[in-house]
Amino acid sequence: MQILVTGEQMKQLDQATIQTMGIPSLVLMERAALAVFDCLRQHFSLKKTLVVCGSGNNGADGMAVARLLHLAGYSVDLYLAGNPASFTEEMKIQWQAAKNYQVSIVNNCRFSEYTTIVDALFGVGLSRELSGKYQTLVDAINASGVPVLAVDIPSGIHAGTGQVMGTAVRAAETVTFAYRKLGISLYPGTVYAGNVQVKDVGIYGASKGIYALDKEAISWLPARDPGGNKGTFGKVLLIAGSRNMSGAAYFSSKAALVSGAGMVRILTDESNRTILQQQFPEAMLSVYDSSMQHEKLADVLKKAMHWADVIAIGPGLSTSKTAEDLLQMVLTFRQSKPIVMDADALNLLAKRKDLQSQCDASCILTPHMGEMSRLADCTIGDLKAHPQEAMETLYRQCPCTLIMKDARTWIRTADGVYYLNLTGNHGMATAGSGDVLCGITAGLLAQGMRSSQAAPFAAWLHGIAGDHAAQEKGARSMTASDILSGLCVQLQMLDRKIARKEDTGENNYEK
Ligand SMILES: NC(=O)C1=CN([C@@H]2O[C@H](COP(=O)(O)OP(=O)(O)OC[C@H]3O[C@@H](n4cnc5c(N)ncnc54)[C@H](OP(=O)(O)O)[C@@H]3O)[C@@H](O)[C@H]2O)[C@@H](O)CC1
Ligand SMILES: Nc1ncnc2c1ncn2[C@@H]1O[C@H](COP(=O)(O)OP(=O)(O)O)[C@@H](O)[C@H]1O
Ligand SMILES: [K+]
Repeated sequence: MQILVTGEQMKQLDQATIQTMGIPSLVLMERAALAVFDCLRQHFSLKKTLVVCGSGNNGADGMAVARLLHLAGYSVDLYLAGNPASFTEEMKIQWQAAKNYQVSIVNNCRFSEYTTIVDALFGVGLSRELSGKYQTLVDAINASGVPVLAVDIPSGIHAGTGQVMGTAVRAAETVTFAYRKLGISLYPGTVYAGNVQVKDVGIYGASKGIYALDKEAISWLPARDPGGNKGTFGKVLLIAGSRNMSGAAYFSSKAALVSGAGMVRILTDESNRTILQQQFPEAMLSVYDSSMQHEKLADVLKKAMHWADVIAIGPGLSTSKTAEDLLQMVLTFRQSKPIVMDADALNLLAKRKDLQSQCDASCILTPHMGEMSRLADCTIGDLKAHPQEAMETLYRQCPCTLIMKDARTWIRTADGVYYLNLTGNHGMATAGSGDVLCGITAGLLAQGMRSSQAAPFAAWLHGIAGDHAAQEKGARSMTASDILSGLCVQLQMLDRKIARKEDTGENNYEK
């Protein structure tokens, strides 16, 4: 699985390779330039290329690219935007080499005259907002409409947070070195980066970081026992829905079954009985009404919990007194059964901090940013700026596995491993989408996955189901029902790929 690194981590890795391993900086740089050169030849029109360079090592990469293009016979101009007084040692060498080989250097240029622009202004060394001449330059590059290849990271994007530092280059393609930078995996940086290629330049050693959930997650899909029965594939209890809120119970429970759980029981308000029985006859039903005595409610809940292997609580549940009682009792009666807590269960958990310490590693919390801000007592702005700090804070209060949902969903396992999900699309910002994720997570747990794997895998699977829905219906119009249909198709495809791999012994899932 790919590791995502911040700018600081990347600089440490660069230095370790140069100083500890003894690989000269210029060797790494030449490999970086060759990777960019290859990408330019494959994907861009090289009739007339402009390479825009800053004075740090990102600019030095750019100079090397300009030299390689020139020596290969392409028409290339080099535009030095950085100040020579701030040249790095590598930059001084690259600048001299470019001059020795008589690469064309321009001081003034009309960007729209070029067929391709290479952005080598700033890389992971960007340390502050762009202003003045750099801001004007970046805005002019963007306004030119010329396709841009960004070297390592689009200039102006913060390598750790993905934020736009004043302004930033909008690239068609980004060739990034050694490891994918976190900033081009998060929004809005990911949009500015365009298509990202990660190229090996000889820098290794990232052992700690954030794992990007990508197609390698396929191998986590729980195997099916061909001789299995309903019991083998697990029983999920969904405590969901309230008066006038049957949809959340439907989406979450259906997603659990579609994900492969053997049986689903919904515990819900009496008023949802008829609609759920008609809409989703595959689910079993237990009901309560709000006037029920506490002992009777406890009795109904205990029976349902005894039956289940996994409990999910929260979608459409409301934050009524009955809902609060249910959550408290679930945490008391659970023994060691895994629990997924979503939506209103999270709102109740934010209010009842005393319940948080009853959670453990087998509990999975699935807050969206609003719910997370209530749980971790911070603003959504703080969450976006410092997501990992907020997740650490919450973990100290509530030692669970966490799925923090957003356009890029974060997962923190109880043993402190971080994942960032790269699947999904804006069409998933639609009512009921989170309920589907809750059901998928419970369905995977029911099939025997551990929380530390079920949480990242569920987020990834939910994203590919959403991507399928967007392909079928368009991101604008897709609904949670389309995500459920996408889930079905994607699981079928994953099972086929795995079966084919087992048949042929191949391990290339691309085929
Ligand atoms: N051997 C290696 O190490 C390898 C490194 N590689 C490459 O090096 C890149 C990192 O290089 P880097 O560390 O030199 O930083 P870089 O991104 O060029 O920027 C620093 C310069 O920008 C300036 N500056 C910053 N912000 C600014 C602002 N807002 N407005 C104006 N100026 C600003 C800053 O100025 P200062 O802050 O000092 O005033 C300094 O001059 C990396 O992304 C990859 O491409 C690869 O070749 C692989 C091998
Ligand atoms: N722009 C986006 N790109 C990718 N995924 C998204 C985007 N917006 C929302 N999502 C996903 O959609 C789901 C929405 O969940 P949630 O807000 O709980 O919805 P609901 O409460 O309506 O069910 C989350 O899994 C989230 O990660
Ligand atoms: K750049």
